[in-house]
Amino acid sequence: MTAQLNPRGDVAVLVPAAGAGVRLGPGAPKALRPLAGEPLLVHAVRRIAAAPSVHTIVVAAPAADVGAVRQLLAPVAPVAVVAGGAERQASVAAALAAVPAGPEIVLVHDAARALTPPELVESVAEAVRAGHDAVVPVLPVVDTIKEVGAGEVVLGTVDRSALRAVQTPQGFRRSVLAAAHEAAGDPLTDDAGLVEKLGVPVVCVPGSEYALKVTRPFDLALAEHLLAIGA
Ligand SMILES: Nc1ccn([C@@H]2O[C@H](COP(=O)(O)OP(=O)(O)OP(=O)(O)O)[C@@H](O)[C@H]2O)c(=O)n1
Ligand SMILES: C[C@](O)(CO)[C@H](O)COP(=O)(O)O
Repeated sequence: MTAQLNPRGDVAVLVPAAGAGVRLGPGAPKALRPLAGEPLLVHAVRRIAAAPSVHTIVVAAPAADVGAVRQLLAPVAPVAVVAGGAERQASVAAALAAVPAGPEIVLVHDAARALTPPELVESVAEAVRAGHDAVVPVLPVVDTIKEVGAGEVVLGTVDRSALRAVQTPQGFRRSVLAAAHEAAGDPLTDDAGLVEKLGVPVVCVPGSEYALKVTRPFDLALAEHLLAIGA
């Protein structure tokens, strides 16, 4: 049985946390690496659990660490922990299969976005509640974007006015996310991409700078600094 946070909540949050963290460099699986003395996953789950609409959290952990992650998170929040897969998409599918009856809104949120404010969880959930089947938080692209070819030679400058950098949590009507995963083929990098393939509109809402994804060592240093100044 999956433990509940707020039995009146209507949101389940899936937390893919089974990635290796190759771009961060050698070490433990990324979600278990420390940020100011606590694993990234602990920071992420604590913030999700602080969002009042959240009924259930399901974490997809590295298969070898499922027991350890259960122990790690027990004092943080009531969560279910399942074994993740070789690709993010498989980890999300495993977590989705463990969501109990009840929540009709499902958010998918990277453990690696450890400092995401609970307010962003709520605003994505609210947009789904308002009638959108699929919602992604986004930031504008702030750099000039070049398309390059062989030898890293610039082919041209891309019009960035219609480009957005997409974050998580991504929010879905539960039936839509389930249908997208059932229809899924080759792995994509996010869940909204699967929903796009169904032809279902995906709507953007404002993201947050604090929802940065810890991907490379610089991101970890930046997250440490943000925590030190009160994030
Ligand atoms: N097989 C996988 C791969 C990724 N993830 C999770 O998906 C989120 C976003 O993935 P990313 O930041 O790309 O993490 P990694 O795959 O660990 O990073 P890398 O590509 O550098 O190894 C992370 O919370 C990660 O743990 C997962 O649950 N299962
Ligand atoms: C889901 C995601 O975080 C949205 O930006 C991103 O697509 C994960 O992709 P990555 O290539 O595994 O970092």
